[in-house]
Amino acid sequence: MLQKSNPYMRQSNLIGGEWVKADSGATLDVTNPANGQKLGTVPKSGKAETRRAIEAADKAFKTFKKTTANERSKMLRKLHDLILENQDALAELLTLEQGKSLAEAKGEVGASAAYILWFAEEARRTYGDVVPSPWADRRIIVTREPVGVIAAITPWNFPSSMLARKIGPAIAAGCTTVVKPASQTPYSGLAWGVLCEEAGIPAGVVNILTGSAGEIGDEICANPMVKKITFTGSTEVGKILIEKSAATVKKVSMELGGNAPFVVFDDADIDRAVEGAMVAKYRNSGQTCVCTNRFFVQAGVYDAFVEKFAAASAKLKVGAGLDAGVQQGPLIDGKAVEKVEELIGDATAKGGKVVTGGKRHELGGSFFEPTVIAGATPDMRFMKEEIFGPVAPVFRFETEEEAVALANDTEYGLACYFYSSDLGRVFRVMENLKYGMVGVNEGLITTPEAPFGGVKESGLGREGGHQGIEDYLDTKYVCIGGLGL
Ligand SMILES: NC(=O)C1=CN([C@@H]2O[C@H](COP(=O)(O)OP(=O)(O)OC[C@H]3O[C@@H](n4cnc5c(N)ncnc54)[C@H](OP(=O)(O)O)[C@@H]3O)[C@@H](O)[C@H]2O)C=CC1
Ligand SMILES: O=C(O)[C@H](O)CS(=O)(=O)O
Repeated sequence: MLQKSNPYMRQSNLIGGEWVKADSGATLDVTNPANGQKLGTVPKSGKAETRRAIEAADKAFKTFKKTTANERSKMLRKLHDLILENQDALAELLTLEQGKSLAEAKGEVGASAAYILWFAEEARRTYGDVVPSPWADRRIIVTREPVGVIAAITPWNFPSSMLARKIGPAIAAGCTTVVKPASQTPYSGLAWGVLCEEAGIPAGVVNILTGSAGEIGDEICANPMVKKITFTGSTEVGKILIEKSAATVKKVSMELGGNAPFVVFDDADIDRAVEGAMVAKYRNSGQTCVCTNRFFVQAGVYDAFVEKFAAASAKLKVGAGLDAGVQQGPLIDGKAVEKVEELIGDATAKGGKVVTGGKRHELGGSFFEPTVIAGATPDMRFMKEEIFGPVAPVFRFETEEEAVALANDTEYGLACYFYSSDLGRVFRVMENLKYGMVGVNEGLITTPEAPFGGVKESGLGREGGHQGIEDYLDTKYVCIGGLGL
């Protein structure tokens, strides 16, 4: 069991400022993916608890919407400071339930703090407009108002920072929230409840509950008090939420699946490209929506890139996230390992060659060897399917046009990366790639200052940047007459 000494571990829901169990007393077990040991439990909640959480958020909204932007900004700055002051405890919780290395967990907690600070600043800049009136006796003003109760549903791969990108703009805008963290990594989500209490954020502004995704989701989608759903997770679930929330015409923000291409041209700096490939592929053991899914390397540098990339991949230290120097933790569960094995089997059956890795790690459990596959071809499953694991297929191409066509051949459009030193090519390729985010000679581009999100079936809306607060605000046009002007 997790050290109960961790001050941020909670095994209850937070509803209306009270830490409570599920009505039935039922619980879900939470296990450590590094060793399968039980860390603790969380409530297995359903519709009734969800309804109460929504009602608590709706009640709190009536007063919270009247706070000033400056007051909310100060709450968020306090929240930011608390996250950083407790970074180690929060990172331990994250590594134990999700598996990533402690270094990556600290990085994720740091990213959470950075997003909160960004929205502490954005809170004071939700400007409206005074528009020159077409009428001599009327005046036009446009104001921005918080939409109301927000429901946030987050995935297991970044259980802390995905919440920061939702709770941050919600509070900044004056909204209140109902949060459902992923069942495999609930503790990092529930920890936000403790942090918000310590930051002086009023009871009912942030409500967090765990349990049956379907039941909680259905109540969130059907309840008219919920004005917006913000979701990060698979495209499959995103489509369910969009469909079910249509009945009450909710705003939706969707950060969904990806199938990132990583293109290396003949004129690229190969060592820089390999460095970028390592972070773009193996962050969180390949379990991020912006991880490279397909490497496309031009014929002239293909062999050199594969050799250097495979050598660097083979050096990665695999192990339990809390162990010193570990760079690759376990995959989230056995199902994830089986998916990765299936994709490798499909590739080798179609002529792909495993250059390094290719099988379960000797540590057993859900540890997997960082894997590079050469001779990848478009008929292989990972051309279209998200790998979500430490497997790097490397495709060969001849021309720029061929590379762009291959990169765009997917229903996803989240992140993409390419390496070139030719300025004309950089602009041609940047403009022809159909993705929400483009890394040019860089393999890691996520930052609070920039709008994170995708096009096509990778989602709707943006998180971070000045765009990130827009979806939490309604626009109101006011026409004022009778002024005797
Ligand atoms: N675009 C982005 O920024 C990101 C996208 N993703 C994508 O998410 C996937 C992996 O994450 P994963 O957590 O497995 O994704 P899932 O979509 O399976 O789950 C995400 C969240 O949705 C919940 N959920 C599942 N079904 C429903 C439902 N019917 N109604 C309401 N909520 C539901 C889950 O709850 P429970 O845990 O209880 O099942 C979890 O909290 C990958 O496809 C990845 O690409 C992941 C991270 C970021
Ligand atoms: O959940 C994810 O995959 C994250 O969005 C990746 S990032 O924001 O840390 O780049």
